[in-house]
Amino acid sequence: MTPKSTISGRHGEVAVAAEGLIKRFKTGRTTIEVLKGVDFDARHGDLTMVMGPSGSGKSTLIAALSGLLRPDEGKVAALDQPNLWKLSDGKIDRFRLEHCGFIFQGFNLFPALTALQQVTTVLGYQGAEKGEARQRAKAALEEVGLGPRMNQRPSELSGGEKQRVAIARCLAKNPQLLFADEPTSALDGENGQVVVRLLRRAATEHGAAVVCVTHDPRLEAWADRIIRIEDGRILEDQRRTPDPNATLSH
Ligand SMILES: Nc1ncnc2c1ncn2[C@@H]1O[C@H](COP(=O)(O)OP(=O)(O)OP(=O)(O)O)[C@@H](O)[C@H]1O
Repeated sequence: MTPKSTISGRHGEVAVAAEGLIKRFKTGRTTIEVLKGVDFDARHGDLTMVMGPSGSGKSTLIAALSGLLRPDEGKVAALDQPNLWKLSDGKIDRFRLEHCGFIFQGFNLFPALTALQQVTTVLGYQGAEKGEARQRAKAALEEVGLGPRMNQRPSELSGGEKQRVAIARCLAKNPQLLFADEPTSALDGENGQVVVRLLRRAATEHGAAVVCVTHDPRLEAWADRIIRIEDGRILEDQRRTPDPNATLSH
């Protein structure tokens, strides 16, 4: 893995904070308000779970927090940016590339690239020199237990292995903000457990602020904080002590 960098020193500090987020979608003649004035923050070193029923606005919230989807109202302060959505589109893209990692249910891997190439390509976009990218990519793949599989393409990997490649790609960047949207929902219990443990480690060992959207109540055991959202509003914000020995049974 890359050196732990200064971010691990920031455990407990707020990494991203939103105020008064409102997001509406127009479909035909109707407008639905999906986020209804959401205040939210997530801290370095925390695994923050965002839970709530389908359609409650979870994915919309992380898209607005991470610079993927512009809210209609409200602001997002992220790392040293007091208002992310005041930046130009190019600067928001740059911010995401430099500081954010994403893990989605569908893995989002390039079909033609090996596991190693998936990771080096992203580091290359970030400006890493070839040899360094390779070395960081190998270390990240070893960290997720894929050292022996790094020359396989996605079609030759299981679902759990593909999600681990996606996590290695994300960890190699050493992102300060890590957003995961239903990262375990396509996986069986055993692979889901590997993935949630890696998210836990990204928070504890790398000091990332990990924000994980999930339906799955079994993941709560690993969380430092659970935020429940329903119908575009935060209903509950609970701090807890994670259980490092938790298991995901079927
Ligand atoms: N681009 C869009 N255009 C119109 N409506 C949208 C759009 N994106 C999301 N929605 C609607 O906004 C609501 C919230 O969607 P969102 O994906 O944030 O919910 P969620 O809590 O993540 O749901 P799930 O758990 O099912 O993924 C849903 O009713 C959805 O249909």
